[in-house]
Amino acid sequence: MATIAQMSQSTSQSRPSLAPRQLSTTGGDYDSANPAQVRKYLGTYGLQPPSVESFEVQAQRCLRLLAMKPTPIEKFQYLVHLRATNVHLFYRLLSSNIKELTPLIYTPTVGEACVRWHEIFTQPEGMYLSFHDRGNLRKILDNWPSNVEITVVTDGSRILGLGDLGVNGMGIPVGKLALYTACAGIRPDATLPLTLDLGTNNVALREDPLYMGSRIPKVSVEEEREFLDELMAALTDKWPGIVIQFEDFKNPFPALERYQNTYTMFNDDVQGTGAVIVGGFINAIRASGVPAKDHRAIFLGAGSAGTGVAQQIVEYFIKEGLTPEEARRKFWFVDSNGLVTLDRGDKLAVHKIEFARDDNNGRQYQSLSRLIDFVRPTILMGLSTIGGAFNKDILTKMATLNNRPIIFPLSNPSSKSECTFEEAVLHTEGRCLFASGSPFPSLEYDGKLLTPGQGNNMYVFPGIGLGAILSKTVSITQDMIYASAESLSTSLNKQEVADGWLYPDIRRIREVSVVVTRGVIRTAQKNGVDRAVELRELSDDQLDAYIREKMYDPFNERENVGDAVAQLLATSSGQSGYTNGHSNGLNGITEGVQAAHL
Ligand SMILES: NC(=O)c1ccc[n+]([C@@H]2O[C@H](COP(=O)([O-])OP(=O)(O)OC[C@H]3O[C@@H](n4cnc5c(N)ncnc54)[C@H](O)[C@@H]3O)[C@@H](O)[C@H]2O)c1
Ligand SMILES: O=C(O)C[C@H](O)C(=O)O
Ligand SMILES: [Mg+2]
Repeated sequence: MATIAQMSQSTSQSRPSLAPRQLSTTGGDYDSANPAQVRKYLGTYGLQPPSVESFEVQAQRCLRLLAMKPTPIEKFQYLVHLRATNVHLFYRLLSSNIKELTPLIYTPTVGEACVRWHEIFTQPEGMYLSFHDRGNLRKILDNWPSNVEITVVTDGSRILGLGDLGVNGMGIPVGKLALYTACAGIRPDATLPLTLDLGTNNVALREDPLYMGSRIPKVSVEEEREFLDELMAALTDKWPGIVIQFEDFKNPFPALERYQNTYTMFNDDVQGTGAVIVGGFINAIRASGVPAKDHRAIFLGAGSAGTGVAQQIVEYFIKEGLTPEEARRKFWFVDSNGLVTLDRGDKLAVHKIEFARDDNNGRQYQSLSRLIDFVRPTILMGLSTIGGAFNKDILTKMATLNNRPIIFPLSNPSSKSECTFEEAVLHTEGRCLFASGSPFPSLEYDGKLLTPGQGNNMYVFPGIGLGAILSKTVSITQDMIYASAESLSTSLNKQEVADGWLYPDIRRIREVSVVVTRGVIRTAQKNGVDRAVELRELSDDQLDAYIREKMYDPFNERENVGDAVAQLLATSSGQSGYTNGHSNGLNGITEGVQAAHL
């Protein structure tokens, strides 16, 4: 181990293996919490104000700066800057203020950020692979400066409910991976935000001089498939065992079918959405007082999210004793052409056929209101991208038909939500069981504080990803996805259950992610797809402890100062890290030690 004296003479040439280029997943040398020894070791001594700050002080400054930014997008930009300049402080701040900051780094603000990405861009935060790069993808991956365990990849063709945004879609992989880190403790430098530049059919963007992607129409389905084949092979060759999450593809089904048994991959819009909605749905069914077999669901929107959700609710209904046929017949899907029926006269996409109705007596329902009269649903799900589609008339009908109507307006961002929480509460006299995709504030109704559920994938994908990484799973099975839903439904504490919540408090997300991760690992073991077979021997408590130990903790960050300094600091401070009530444990090092080696 190096001596203190040796370390104090360190120059930037002797720094540990830092990334060759600073990216928002790796930067953090100028953390004002770094004590003098660390600054000397990093070669940053004298290059920043001398004060060694506690997290409380750092957070105070950050939150003040944030408050000074008048609009969500400016707050978003400030947080981008913070992540790029001090990644660990960014995650300390995010994990301590998860409820308040998530809407700024993720939905809804990330939606606006993607729409305006080409205008607000200041620095790259991930990797871009273009159609003209095909044949060279593997080589280009070598440019990425760190070792990757998980990537989120999009082609930007369906960003939230905002349509085709081409490479502007990069905000989504960046935002989702920030949540992987904040919610499940996947190390920031082990994440790769990846955007495929395969052209865009968004003509306005293509013609905008500031647009930063290729100015070509979206490549054909066959061309994209070939590109993805090369990409999947390249990613797994470069980083064996990498977990690949597909996100916001306009038509995700072919890739999911093609790769799910060969690679460690999943599609969050189909599978993560299905899981998170089932997780809250199980609790909503219980709270509704109506047995599973008596429910009927209308889904507005029959795309990847809608059918993904229905497929997993089918699994739940089957577990509740229904036959597969009975379970499928609980759903009435509406898309842009009206009720999805077998006799509608158009060619139905494969994913819609299993839910297409044949009991519509030749009637083609175009209006949601009329369909509600016909079906008398207990459940209304919105995955249509049509903001405001659940209007007063619709919500009132649901309240007339049901004591506890289940209303899930899930389209993102908030502007696309089929209704707001306030509308749902007002028009159902406060009786609805509610969850939305984007967050809405709590409100008081009839003297009671009502809190909306947020049925957002962020409750499950971090645990699915961490479970896949830790179990070193060969593939991500449907059982593992379903396990994430079941685990989520059991993760509410007594108070949350007593308050009638459908989802746990987002502020407990790291603990929830431990439960989800355990469920995913155990199911990988049952399915025999795990390669970390030693984890099979652990009891549940031991496994939880193992998961927690593996989670990156931004309050206890050591890696970027090198093992030698970390050990030295641990022994001289007598403390294990930045924890200790979130104050900077490194402050305990004596001034004498610092002074002696200036
Ligand atoms: N948990 C979540 O928060 C979550 C997860 C995934 C997706 N989503 C949201 O769900 C929405 C849909 O995502 P997707 O992947 O299914 O998109 P998609 O493009 O695959 O599907 C959209 C569906 O809406 C239908 N639709 C469009 N206009 C309609 C209209 N006027 N009336 C009825 N139906 C109409 C389309 O026909 C299509 O079936 C997006 O807004 C997305 O942000 C939310
Ligand atoms: O990104 C989200 O907030 C959820 C989901 O993946 C979506 O596409 O809307
Ligand atoms: Mg998505």
